[in-house]
Amino acid sequence: MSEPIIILDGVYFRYNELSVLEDICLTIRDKDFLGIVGPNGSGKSTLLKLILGLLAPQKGTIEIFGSSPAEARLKIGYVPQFATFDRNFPISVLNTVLQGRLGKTRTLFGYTRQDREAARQALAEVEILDLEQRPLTALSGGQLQRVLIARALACNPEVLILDEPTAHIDPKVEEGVFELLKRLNERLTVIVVSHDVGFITRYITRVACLNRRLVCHPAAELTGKMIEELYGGPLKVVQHDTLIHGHD
Ligand SMILES: Nc1ncnc2c1ncn2[C@@H]1O[C@H](COP(=O)(O)OP(=O)(O)OP(=O)(O)O)[C@@H](O)[C@H]1O
Repeated sequence: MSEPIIILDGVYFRYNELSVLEDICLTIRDKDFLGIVGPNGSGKSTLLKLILGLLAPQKGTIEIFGSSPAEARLKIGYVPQFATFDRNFPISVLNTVLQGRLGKTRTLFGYTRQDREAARQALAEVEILDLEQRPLTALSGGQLQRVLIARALACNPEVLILDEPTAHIDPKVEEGVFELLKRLNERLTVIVVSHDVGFITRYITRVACLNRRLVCHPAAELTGKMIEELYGGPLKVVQHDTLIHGHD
């Protein structure tokens, strides 16, 4: 079994009176491909913010590569929710990806040649180097998603975290993004957050089901009944090419 790199132990988080996460224990190992699923408002984004060091738990500990989340920040590449990204901003693909170098470089003096090389390498890895001079406004949804992944890769992270990576793209393009993530998973740990359990079980190895508390399952063992319990009602899920109606 590979080495644990992210360890959450007894983590509790509340926004004022609202308890969002309770007693979260989660160990993520090197080269895991983990899905975090749960209904709207179940605390998925909050859990990500804790791992990224943007929020601190009221109780419990979070250790990333043996350090605090803030200290380990540059080892994590983060791809935000598509909807929160302003795609009308007049900027080229390459300059967007260069933003991923911000923590690494002295931007006061501009980007270095090394920054540009890292950005172009990231674009090549997501197979859109030919689009480097395009304005963001002239991209399809799938291409924009690849730009955001390249921006996260530009700081040479060891972990890639994606928040709802396929929420606003069509199923065919979605499949391409997951094939890309599967390839990246050969060298990186990948964590994907989604409220859509259906498609990700074909790619991920382990699923963390979140609904204030968290329960982990190997992806292959996730059943319709478990999902129904998680979501509090019957739900259609496509799992390993099978349509399951509530119970399996
Ligand atoms: N800054 C905040 N202040 C107060 N409450 C918040 C704040 N951010 C989130 N919440 C609440 O915390 C709960 C969990 O929110 P969170 O965004 O973590 O859920 P989620 O699982 O990511 O949801 P979604 O699938 O809709 O993105 C929700 O009830 C939400 O309204």
